[in-house]
Amino acid sequence: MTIIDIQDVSFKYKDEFILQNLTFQDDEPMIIGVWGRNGSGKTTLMKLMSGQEYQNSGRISILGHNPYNNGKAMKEITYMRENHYFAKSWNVNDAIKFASMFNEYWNQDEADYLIDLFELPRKKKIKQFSKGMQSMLQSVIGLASHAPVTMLDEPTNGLDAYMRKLFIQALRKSFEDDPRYIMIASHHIREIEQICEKLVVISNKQVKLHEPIEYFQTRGAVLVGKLENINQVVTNKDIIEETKIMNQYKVMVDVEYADELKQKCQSLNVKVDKASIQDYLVNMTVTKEANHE
Ligand SMILES: Nc1ncnc2c1ncn2[C@@H]1O[C@H](COP(=O)(O)OP(=O)(O)OP(=O)(O)O)[C@@H](O)[C@H]1O
Repeated sequence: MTIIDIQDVSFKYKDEFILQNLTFQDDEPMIIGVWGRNGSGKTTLMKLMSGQEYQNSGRISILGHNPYNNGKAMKEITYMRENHYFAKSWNVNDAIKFASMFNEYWNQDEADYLIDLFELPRKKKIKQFSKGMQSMLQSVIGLASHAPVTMLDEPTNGLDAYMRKLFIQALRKSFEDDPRYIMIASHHIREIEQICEKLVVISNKQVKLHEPIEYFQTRGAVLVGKLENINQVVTNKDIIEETKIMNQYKVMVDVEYADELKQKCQSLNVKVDKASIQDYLVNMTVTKEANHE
């Protein structure tokens, strides 16, 4: 069954399009990352998918439901936004009790396990929590909800390296125990790479890439050498960034980092390395659009 089916969705605030003709579909439970630059529309996409906003045009179907204003769909969807609102007087126990009442698939054992794992004080007021502690509590609720479609917006915001590691372990375990569709918006591509099966890249108001993580692990190369030699390996349209260092050229190209490329480069005395996923995505969503249009 199709879990996520988003067809030609456009959304604008006032007169400005934030998303325009955005389309993607997923049919399997998975942990999926959403990556995009600041303001690219990740949060907006999640709000649309969780029925908190309504698109100007196009169609959104989540497990067969149109999510907007749809109580039936809300039972299947959890969206934990950044800086989730908690009542001023609440402590962890209050927030968990409230969440347990409104989530159809709530798993109290998992909530208790995660609160202990993340060492969250149960009786301290949430408004006195640090940013990282509040993020952790949001993740506890998001994961313990066990909603068939769970969306976490920047769940590692404010977490230190150790807490990020704990969160990733907890997310993996939760998914293994109960495979479902878990979408994570994050700027931290290293985290996404460790845990996500697929990645949606939003750029220019659309889904630019929607590929398994392996695609990004083998895509993008950095070539250094004489320009005339580089030009024999790649074409101009492959180049997503170029710099000149002394009399050498350094280019990043949107091609597969494969044996054929490596052999060609070697025969022409061009040095070749895999581009980091971070640099590749930044160039795919910044330089190419800004400089090559
Ligand atoms: N309530 C609003 N009214 C008007 N414009 C808005 C509103 N909320 C968001 N926007 C605009 O929509 C665009 C997309 O914002 P969104 O929060 O979806 O991006 P994002 O990818 O989640 O960003 P970030 O990575 O910085 O969190 C931005 O240009 C933002 O200014």
